[in-house]
Amino acid sequence: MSVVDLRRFKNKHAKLVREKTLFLFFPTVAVIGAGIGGTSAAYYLRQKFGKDVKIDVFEKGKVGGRLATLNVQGQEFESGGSIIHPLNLHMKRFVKDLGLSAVQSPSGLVGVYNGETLVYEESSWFIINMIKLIWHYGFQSLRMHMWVEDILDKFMRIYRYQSHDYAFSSVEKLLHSLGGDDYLGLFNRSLLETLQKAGFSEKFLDEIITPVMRVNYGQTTNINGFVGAVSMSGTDPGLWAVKGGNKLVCSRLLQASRSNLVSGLVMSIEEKTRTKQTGNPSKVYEVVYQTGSETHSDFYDIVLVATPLNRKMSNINFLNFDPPIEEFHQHYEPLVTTLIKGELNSTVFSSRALNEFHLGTVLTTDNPDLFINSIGLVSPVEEDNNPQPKADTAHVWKIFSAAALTKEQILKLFVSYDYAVKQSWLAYPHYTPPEKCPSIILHDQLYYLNGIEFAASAMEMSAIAGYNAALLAYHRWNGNTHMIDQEDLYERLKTEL
Ligand SMILES: Cc1cc2nc3c(=O)[nH]c(=O)nc-3n(C[C@H](O)[C@H](O)[C@H](O)COP(=O)(O)OP(=O)(O)OC[C@H]3O[C@@H](n4cnc5c(N)ncnc54)[C@H](O)[C@@H]3O)c2cc1C
Ligand SMILES: CC(C)=CCC/C(C)=C/CC/C(C)=C/CSC[C@H](N)C(=O)O
Repeated sequence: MSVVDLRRFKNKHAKLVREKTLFLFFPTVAVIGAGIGGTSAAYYLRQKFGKDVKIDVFEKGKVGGRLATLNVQGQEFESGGSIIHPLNLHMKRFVKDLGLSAVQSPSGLVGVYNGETLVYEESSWFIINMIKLIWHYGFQSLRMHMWVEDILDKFMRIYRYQSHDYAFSSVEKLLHSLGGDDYLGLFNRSLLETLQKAGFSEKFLDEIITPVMRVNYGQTTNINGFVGAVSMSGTDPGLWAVKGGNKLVCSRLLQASRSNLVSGLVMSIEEKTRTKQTGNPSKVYEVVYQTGSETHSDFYDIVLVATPLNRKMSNINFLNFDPPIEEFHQHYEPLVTTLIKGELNSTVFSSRALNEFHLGTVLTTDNPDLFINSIGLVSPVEEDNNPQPKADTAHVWKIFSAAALTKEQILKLFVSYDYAVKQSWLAYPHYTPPEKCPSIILHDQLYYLNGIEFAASAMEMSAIAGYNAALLAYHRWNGNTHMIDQEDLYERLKTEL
C-alpha cells in the first residue's frame, strides 16, 4: 500500500469512526406517552445518553395520563393514581429531586359491607382492632402481613439492580431476578389459589382480601398473586401522595429531562431504511402523528412506547415490520371514579346515623347486587390527611364503581349532595393468570414499557419500567450485553457497594 493509499485508508477509517461515534452518542429518541412511565423513561434516558440526545415525548391528552385530578367546587382531588407506598423509592426520589413535597394520605377507619351489613369494622383503638381481628379471623391477618412483607422485601432488590445500571429484556426475567421461581409462581397463579394453599380461610378471603382487591384493582382474588400482594401493601400505614397532585411528578420529570413535548396522537410507527452520508443504510423508525387536523412524521433511532398497546387506549399501528409486531388484545378493566360532595346516608351501611358513623372508608365484598366497589372520604391534593369539612361544608367522598352511577344510585348513597363529578377509566389490566407479559423489546430499538402492568399496575411499577427501558435502550445501543439479563444479580451485588 502506497503512502497515499495509506492516508486515504486512514481518513476513511477516521470518518467512519467519527460517524459511528456520533451515531453511537447522539441517537434521536421518541417516547410515546407522558404518563409516569413515559416521563420517567425520558428522565432516565437523559441521564444515560447525555445532554446532546434529542428526546421527543408524544402525548395525545394531558401530561400525567392516569395520574389526574378532578375539580370539586374549586378544590382538586386525585381521580386516578392516588396513594404511594412509603417503600416506593423511585416516587420518593422524584419528589425529593424535583422540588415537590409529600402529604400523608387519609387513614380513616375502614369497614367492610356485604350488601346487608358491615361484616367488619375497624376501631380507633389499636388493641381493640387486634382483639377483633383475632376474634374473627385468628392469626390470619398477622400471617397475611408477614406474607406481603416477605414479597415486598424481595421486591426492593430492583432498586439495587437499577442503581448498578442492570436492565432486563422481559418482565418475567425481572421478576425472576427478584425472587426466583417462587416469584414467577406468584405471577402465574391466582391469589386465591396461592392463599388457599397457604391455608387462609374462605371467610378471611371473602371479608378482608376480596374487598381490598375490589377497592384497589376493581377485581376479585382471581388476579395474580403478585398484584394481590401489591394491592395488600396498599393497606400499609404511611401511604402518601404528592402535594398539589401526583401528576406534578410527570410534568417535573418532563421538564428535568429537557425533552420536547409534542402534543399529538401517534398513529403509526414504521421501520424504514435511510441512507447515511457514508452511503451505509441504517434502520430508523418513522413516527407518524396528528396534531389537530395536521399529520406529521419524524424519524427516530430509538422509540419507547409508554402506553398500553391496545385498540381502545392507544391505537398505534406498526407498519412494515418483518416479522410483524405482535398484536396486543389485553383487556383493561373499565372503572369509574365519582367524587361527590354531600351528606352520606350512613343508614345504607349500618343502623347508625351519620353523627355516630365513624368510618372513613367502606369496602365491599363480591356481591353482584352491589353497585359500588368502595366509598371513602378524600382530601384535596393541597391538604395533609385532613378530610374534615370546613365550617358548614360537606365532605367529599370518592366512589369506585364498574359502571357510571345513576342519579337514583347516588341518591341512595347520599341524603343530599351539592356536587358530583366523574371520570371513566380503562384503569388496569384484567388479570387472568397464568398469562404472558408482553415483550419489552418489540423490535431492534423499539421498546414497550406497559407490559409490566400485567405483573402489577401501579405508579412505582411504571417508574421501574421507565428506568428499565432507558437502561435497556442505552445498553443495546452501545452493545453492553453484559448489563442485560444477568443471573444471580442479588448474590453478586451483595459484595458490592
Ligand atoms: C382510578 C385509578 C386509581 C389508581 N390508583 C393508584 C394508586 O393509588 N397508586 C398507584 O400506585 N397506582 C394507581 N393506579 C395505577 C396508576 O395510575 C397507573 O399504573 C400508572 O399511572 C400508569 O402510568 P403509565 O405512564 O404507564 O400509563 P398512562 O398514565 O396511561 O400514560 C400513557 C399516556 O400515553 C398517552 N397516549 C396513549 N396513546 C397515545 C398515542 N397514540 N399518542 C400519544 N399519546 C398517547 C395517554 O394519553 C397517556 O397520557 C390507579 C389507576 C387508576 C385508573
Ligand atoms: C408497587 C408496590 C410495591 C407498591 C404499591 C402499593 C400501592 C400504592 C398499591 C395501590 C395500587 C392501586 C392500583 C390502588 C388503586 S385505588 C387507591 C386508593 N384506594 C384510592 O382510594 O384511590
